[in-house]
Amino acid sequence: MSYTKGKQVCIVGSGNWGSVIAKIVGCNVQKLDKFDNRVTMYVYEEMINGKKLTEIINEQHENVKYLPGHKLPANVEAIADVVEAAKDADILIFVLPHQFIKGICSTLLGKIKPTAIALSLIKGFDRLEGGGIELISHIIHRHLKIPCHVLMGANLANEVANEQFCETTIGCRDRKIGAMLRDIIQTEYFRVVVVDDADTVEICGALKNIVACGAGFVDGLGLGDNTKAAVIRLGLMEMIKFVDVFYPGGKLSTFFESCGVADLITTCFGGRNRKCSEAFVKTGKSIKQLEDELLNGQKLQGPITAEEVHFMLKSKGMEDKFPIFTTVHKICTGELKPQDFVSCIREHPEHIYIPRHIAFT
Ligand SMILES: NC(=O)C1=CN([C@@H]2O[C@H](COP(=O)(O)OP(=O)(O)OC[C@H]3O[C@@H](n4cnc5c(N)ncnc54)[C@H](O)[C@@H]3O)[C@@H](O)[C@H]2O)C=CC1
Ligand SMILES: O=C(CO)COP(=O)(O)O
Repeated sequence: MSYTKGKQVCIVGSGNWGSVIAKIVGCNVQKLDKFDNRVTMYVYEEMINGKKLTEIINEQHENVKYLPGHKLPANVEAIADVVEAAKDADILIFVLPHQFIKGICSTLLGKIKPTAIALSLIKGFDRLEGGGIELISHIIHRHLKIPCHVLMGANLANEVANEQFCETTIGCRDRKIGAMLRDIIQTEYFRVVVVDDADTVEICGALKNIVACGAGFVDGLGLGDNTKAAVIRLGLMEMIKFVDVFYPGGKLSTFFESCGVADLITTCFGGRNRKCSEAFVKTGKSIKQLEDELLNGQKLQGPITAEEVHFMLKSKGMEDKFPIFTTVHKICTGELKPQDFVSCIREHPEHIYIPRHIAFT
């Protein structure tokens, strides 16, 4: 294999989506002179039938646990030490379940190139002391002191792995960097739109996972597509309101990109959060138990995101302004019953008040 001296890319994460992105980036860098052919991929090490997952990936070029049946390009190198994987990278693509990001950032602090840039594909938030939440891209920026852009979209990993057409959204305020990131990511079947409203892009990606839990609850209750459409619409209204209230300056048009309404729809029909939430209603098992039983090591982001959002809404006395977000959290924790979700959408403030004019453009 020939190695050039272009920019080096490291994928920080190797789950279901991380492995698909490694496949895409590994193929793209081989076609573009400005990138180094070698792509490193940080793999949280585990044993599969007595063999290290990193060894399996490097020998068979397949992540047999998180993306079975799909070959990764041979220039993607699995590395169990995140510092070793990231130390020479110019572009760090973060794609881990969001609960692990802080630990990874503290391990990487001071160990990466100061000139590196980051792209976060992570959907979720983190709690801030004092009752707020923080965006994952802001955590990466604050901890590692490098700029962090985002990519979110209607991108169920297995469909992208099968090369079924879809779109995605990159949120990046720097035009040149946005174009470079698009070059690394875009393929014939995976089309990228770059927008500058990065925070809204990221917030859409995080919040739609909460709504998808609601969609799963109504599926579990045996309600139909009309009910699910109501959950999607009311969930979208809460997402828009959330940005308007807590991140003013966001653009309404961003909700019409792939990261907004499109991701909301696909996740409410085909995602893991929907699937486990349906099973939660039908089996009465806990969310944690269902995650372990149904996802083979993959992680749910919706219930923890609901908890993070609830933590903030409660501290601000605003739980009743976002009833879907609040009720999903209370159902996941057993405080309310799944049947209560129907009252939540029936009594939703969108039905009671004339919707106010949305002030952002
Ligand atoms: N899977 C999908 O269809 C999509 C996922 N995303 C987002 O991408 C992010 C990553 O998702 P996936 O790649 O699907 O991950 P996943 O859900 O497959 O999670 C499993 C990954 O977490 C790793 N892991 C487990 N314990 C860990 C620890 N203590 N420290 C570090 N890593 C650990 C596992 O080794 C594995 O790589 C999430 O925020 C998700 O919402 C975004 C778009 C699509
Ligand atoms: O984010 C996703 C699709 O864009 C995946 O959603 P789930 O985590 O619910 O599978």
